[in-house]
Amino acid sequence: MSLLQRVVRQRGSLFRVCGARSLAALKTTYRPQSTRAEESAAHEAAARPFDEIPGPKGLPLIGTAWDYTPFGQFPLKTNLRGSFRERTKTYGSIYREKLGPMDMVVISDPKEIEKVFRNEGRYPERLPLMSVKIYRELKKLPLGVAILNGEEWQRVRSSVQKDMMRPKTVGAYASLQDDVSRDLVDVIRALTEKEESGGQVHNFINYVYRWALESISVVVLDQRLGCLTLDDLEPGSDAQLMIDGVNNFFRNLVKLELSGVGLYKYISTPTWRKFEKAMDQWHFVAAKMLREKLAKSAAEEGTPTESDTDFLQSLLSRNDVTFEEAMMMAVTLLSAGIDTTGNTLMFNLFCLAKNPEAQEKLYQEIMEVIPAGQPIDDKKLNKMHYLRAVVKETFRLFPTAASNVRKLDRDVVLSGYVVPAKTTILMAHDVISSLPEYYPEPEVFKPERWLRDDESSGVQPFTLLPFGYGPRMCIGRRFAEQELHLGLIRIVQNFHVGWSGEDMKQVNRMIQAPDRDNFVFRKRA
Ligand code: HEM
Repeated sequence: MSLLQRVVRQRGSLFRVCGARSLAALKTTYRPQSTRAEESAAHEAAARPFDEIPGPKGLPLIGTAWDYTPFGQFPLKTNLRGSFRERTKTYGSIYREKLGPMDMVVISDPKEIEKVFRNEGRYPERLPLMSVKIYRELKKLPLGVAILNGEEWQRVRSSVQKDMMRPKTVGAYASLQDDVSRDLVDVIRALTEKEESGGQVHNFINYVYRWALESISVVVLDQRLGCLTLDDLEPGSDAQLMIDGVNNFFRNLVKLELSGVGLYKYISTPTWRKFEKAMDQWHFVAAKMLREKLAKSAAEEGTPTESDTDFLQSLLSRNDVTFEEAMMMAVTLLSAGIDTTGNTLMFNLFCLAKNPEAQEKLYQEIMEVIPAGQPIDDKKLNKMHYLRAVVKETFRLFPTAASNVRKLDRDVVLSGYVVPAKTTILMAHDVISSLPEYYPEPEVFKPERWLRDDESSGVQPFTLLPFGYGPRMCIGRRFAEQELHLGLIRIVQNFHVGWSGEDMKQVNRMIQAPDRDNFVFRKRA
């Protein structure tokens, strides 16, 4: 079936429009299934029951949800990371917490984190984002790769696995994505050259989100959106609607997902209504962009195309996913690539601004591998070890996702306690990042610790997993890293990045976001 026929056949869709268990029970149901040879039977047998895992008691029905309100100890918006660190200090590297109906175990020992990942099986399960699931069920849309679990998840994920994760395929987009980063540099140059600017770019983060959307569009849509312009975008333009929609989605998502009881599941709360509006907005705009791209491809059908990297065409031609599922995948990728990569670029620039020696070292590496005016390809990127170390060290101090989550389909013994199958296990790598036993002088920004041949190197495995791990790790990882590398190279090659005023802090929007942007860009001679 041709692409055009598939589009025509799908005219009816959105895309056309555009408890705690008792000890006795645990003892009888616990069947160790670990396959790791070194785990002795004696160790398993001596494991203590789930109910004995230490942790805060909480209130009936809502558990510890109160602690995360603006009046509690760890306001969700500003101090979720603080809760992992404080609770670990109080209870140790494993603790248990009940957040409304969710019974959760939080671990921060790298060996135990490794054990969780080694036991995740063929179909790793993450807690589905219930609000997204409910929205898509209500609108009769496919659930999408991030929400699905089991065999369904694997079928949908495999439709883009190779195109997203194979280094060679991703590397083929390096020069197109480099053009986007050069455009960002042109914007910064033009705006900072204005006399009154003082080297600052007003609302810089919005340009960074445009850069991120434009960078992922060259992959998914195989075209530039042209949204990296000097002027503000029209509020009703597709790109701005998409960016605002995804921003608002994250702002409300965190409130819904971590609200404890989850009133929104039963009545239409004000937060739910804002969330629904944001979801409508970005689903609609992304679908419109895709529809326009398909109409263009259909018009050109039969005409030889210049590009051999038509991602969407390859996705839609697969027989293992329906047209609607393929479209939902494309919508997901377009939206998942904005705040994640955008916020991460902001954190990297902030760390460099506050650490001028590291910035200078990075500049030297850039000039060695990519002299000014030279194009960048994936081979050159692979030579940039210090750059990679900068990105890793930034993830350690300013994680974009502060933890990973899994539910195992088998019981497992963690730190000497039985954790029954299907328990939510939260792996808090952010806690590990702050501990001197894993990172000497943990508060210091030291990219060198990630360089293999440096004397301060020697980071243990499973201490930092910013993109998750295993078959369910972030599917956008390679593109995100490539975009970050290109963005940092072009910015640092052209500017001294500085900072004025109070330091940046992170705010929690399900992923972490910067609370301010006070960069000062000075042109390099
Ligand atoms: C610096 C940027 C990014 C960070 C830190 C990040 C982080 C993560 C993390 C921690 C996960 C969960 C992994 C796991 O459970 O093991 C994830 C999943 C995911 N990410 Fe990213 N991500 C980033 C960028 C992107 C981009 C650019 C895209 C798309 C183009 C993307 C698409 C996805 C999708 C679709 C999933 C769900 C995958 C699945 O469930 O199979 N991410 N990401």
